[in-house]
Amino acid sequence: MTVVVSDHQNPRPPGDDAAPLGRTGNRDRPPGSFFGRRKGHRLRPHQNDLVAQLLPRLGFDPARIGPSGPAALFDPPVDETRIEIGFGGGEHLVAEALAFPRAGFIGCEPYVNGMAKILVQIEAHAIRNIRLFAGDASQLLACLPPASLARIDLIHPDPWPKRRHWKRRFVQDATVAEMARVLRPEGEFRFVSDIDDYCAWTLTHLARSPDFLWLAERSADWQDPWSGYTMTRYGRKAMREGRRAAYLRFRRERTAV
Ligand SMILES: C[S@@+](CC[C@H](N)C(=O)[O-])C[C@H]1O[C@@H](n2cnc3c(N)ncnc32)[C@H](O)[C@@H]1O
Repeated sequence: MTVVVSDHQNPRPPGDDAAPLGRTGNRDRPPGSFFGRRKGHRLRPHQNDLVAQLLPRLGFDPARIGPSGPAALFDPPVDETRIEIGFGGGEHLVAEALAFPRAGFIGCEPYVNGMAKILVQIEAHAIRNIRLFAGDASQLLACLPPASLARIDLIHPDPWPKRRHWKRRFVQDATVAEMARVLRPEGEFRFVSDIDDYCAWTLTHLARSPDFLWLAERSADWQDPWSGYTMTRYGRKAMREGRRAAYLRFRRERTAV
């Protein structure tokens, strides 16, 4: 793995129709951890239809999640709820939802074109166990009751390699504490990145949290994807460009919530 500074200037893979990031943050921005673009190229007519008709059925207002927790969003009922933060094209989220029909999945992605892509897949596979939030994951986490999630996946997050942008990274002490609050004991936070510096950053932040334990016992535990892992668009881009990703799993310890 190597740190590729150009990923910040052009954080989407070549061939992706999205424009590069342009926003640098300003005082009008609501507090949160999303600093990317919300829109890219124009949607195709069918994607527009799905955004207009299917997204309202699968979307929800996090502020209205009650004490019974996010599992109540799903019908048929689910045994546990997981979240994927920044699912991009949705490859991993769709594969997980199909592989684990008894689990409920919340996909969180503010980028409209990503939403449009996953809606096409949800319709094609008649998937019933995905709900979607088209906003900032930190806002979603803030609305969840304690110990209400079994797993949180953060796969190839925006790397923000420049020092002055590190505060934009999703992994911060505050978000680690928030993830600890909403994960049930023995729940997992899973992180994948091909950016060495972000992996080291994440290990440092999780190591100083009393709530998480890094599950690696040997190098294969972080150098290889876990069983059943579905490679994403950004993962494939990293492989093409010769960068090896790290696959980090952290268990929520049984400390006080
Ligand atoms: C580098 S892309 C990776 C996409 C996908 N996970 C993959 O591996 O192909 C990062 C994604 O995270 C999303 N993102 C960034 N900040 C976010 C936040 N605070 N909450 C939810 N999604 C976020 C971006 O919109 C973008 O689609």
